Amino acid sequence: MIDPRFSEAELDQRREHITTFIREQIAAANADGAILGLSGGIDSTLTGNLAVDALGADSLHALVLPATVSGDENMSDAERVARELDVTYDVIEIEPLIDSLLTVYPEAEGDREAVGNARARVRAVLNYLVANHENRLVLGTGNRSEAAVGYFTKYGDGAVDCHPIGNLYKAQVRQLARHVGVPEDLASKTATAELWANQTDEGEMGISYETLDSILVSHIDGPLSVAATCRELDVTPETVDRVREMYERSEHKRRAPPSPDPLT
Ligand SMILES: Nc1ncnc2c1ncn2[C@@H]1O[C@H](COP(=O)(O)OP(=O)(O)OC[C@H]2O[C@@H]([n+]3cccc(C(=O)O)c3)[C@H](O)[C@@H]2O)[C@@H](O)[C@H]1O
Ligand SMILES: Nc1ncnc2c1ncn2[C@@H]1O[C@H](COP(=O)(O)OP(=O)(O)OP(=O)(O)O)[C@@H](O)[C@H]1O
Ligand SMILES: [Mg+2]
Repeated sequence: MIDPRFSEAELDQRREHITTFIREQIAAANADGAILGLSGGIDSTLTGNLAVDALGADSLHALVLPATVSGDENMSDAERVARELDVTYDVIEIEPLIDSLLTVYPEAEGDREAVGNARARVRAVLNYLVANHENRLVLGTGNRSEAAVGYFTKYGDGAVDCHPIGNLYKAQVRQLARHVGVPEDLASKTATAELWANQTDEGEMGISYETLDSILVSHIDGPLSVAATCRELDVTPETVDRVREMYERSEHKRRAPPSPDPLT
């Protein structure tokens, strides 16, 4: 089985590499620190830990942004993370902003995906409101597994200034989180976008992160053919093809919006 997990030596190297990256991004922008949305999930918890490592607690301002569909446990975990990191944080309810959107555009009422993505975009608006006001950069929390299949909202949680953990597969996120001392209940928590009630990443994508990571490592980002991937991982060609299709169809989310070629 192809395993994306880091060796013990690689964990320290990665931690150092990412904290240096965060410091360099903030310095290059002449920013006075960073903004981070905390959801109680492992991606933002790890990013918060690495940012405090890199910049110090005084340089991180966290936002906890509950919606009506947010689980109480996740929101209290988000606050717990902020308190344990000893960073300044605000809790701002976003549902009144969603209600305002639906007041001016009631046609979208009940459209679970459109309203769910609007929740991610409203959070981005708030992140940048604070980032502009305090001269900070917005830290992204996207990882390689989500990015590769487009499992994020374009200009929502994808609207950020840099992606510190953007090259880590989900299994590596959990591993590095444990390595930097994140409590096990957070490190092993089920991943959820919480854009609507009872949503889970694996349920919506229809594939486990374990299988997704393995196919990404071996086939999408690695050298193995479909046939070799199926042999190595004991998965069907249909599963590999589905991941490739998600990868190709989400290409537009990973690049800058195109313009027509210049006329010569
Ligand atoms: N080929 C193409 N070229 C250029 N643009 C293209 C395009 N196809 C669609 N588009 C544009 O992209 C839009 C669709 O993309 P988008 O708005 O992102 O929407 P979409 O990809 O449909 O939905 C976002 C997905 O990410 C998941 N998500 C979101 C946020 C957080 C997390 C999490 O894990 O926490 C997960 C969410 O549950 C959902 O499955 C279209 O409405 C269109 O405007
Ligand atoms: N309620 C929230 N308050 C503040 N930020 C949020 C909230 N929900 C989502 N976000 C932001 O959107 C990001 C994307 O969510 P995503 O679910 O992919 O990551 P996560 O919750 O940190 O980890 P996991 O994927 O394991 O649930 C979060 O990391 C966080 O920065
Ligand atoms: Mg989450």
